[in-house]
Amino acid sequence: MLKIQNLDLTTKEILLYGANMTLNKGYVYGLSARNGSGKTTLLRTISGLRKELTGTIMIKENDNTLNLLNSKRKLFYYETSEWFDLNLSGLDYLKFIESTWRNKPHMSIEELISFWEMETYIKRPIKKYSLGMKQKVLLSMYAVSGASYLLFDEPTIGLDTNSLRRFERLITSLKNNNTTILFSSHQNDTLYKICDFIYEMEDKSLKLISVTREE
Ligand SMILES: Nc1ncnc2c1ncn2[C@@H]1O[C@H](COP(=O)(O)OP(=O)(O)OP(=O)(O)O)[C@@H](O)[C@H]1O
Repeated sequence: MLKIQNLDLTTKEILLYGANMTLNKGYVYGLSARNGSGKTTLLRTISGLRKELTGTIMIKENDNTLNLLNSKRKLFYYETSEWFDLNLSGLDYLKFIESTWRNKPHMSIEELISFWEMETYIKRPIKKYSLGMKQKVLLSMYAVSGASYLLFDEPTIGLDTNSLRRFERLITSLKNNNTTILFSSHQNDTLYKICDFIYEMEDKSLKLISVTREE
């Protein structure tokens, strides 16, 4: 599990105060809040891209407590397709992630190219991609990383209805692989139907809500 205890999140203002979060293996969590509440800042903090002075973030596995900074291959976070170098291809990125994270991929590069129908463009430079094409590469990187903890920031940006359904299938298959998933999205997003739990950021704290589905 990934555990956050007593975390303060501060930018120019206090976004969270003494917040706690527990992400258990094999569950999908949504992170819901209004614009500017601190969702991206929280994801950056969990992934070690920024530091907070107060609070702890750790992974607990088999009674061992691991420091996240020393177990980076267990977690994957790639915030936005705006981070891409436009002169590289989607395939360059998928191969790079595969060789850097060195876990057993949740899906192979070949499977993902076929899953997202990326055959015609995956070897072309990213500057020639549409927003949706870039997003499919980004989502594929998560599956190639083979990481146990996947943090997504607004993962459905640029996806059309068909691709959205495929994304839901991908999340279900990652979850069935015992992966822990946390993704931010705006309030009332229909995607929340695939979450088991939702963390709401409100009044500087995180509130856990269990999702009940109609059978
Ligand atoms: N590097 C930074 N320096 C100063 N303030 C920042 C920085 N990054 C974010 N902030 C501030 O922190 C607050 C939270 O921003 P953040 O991007 O985390 O919110 P968000 O919930 O992800 O927003 P959105 O839903 O619009 O994507 C905002 O007030 C923002 O201005």
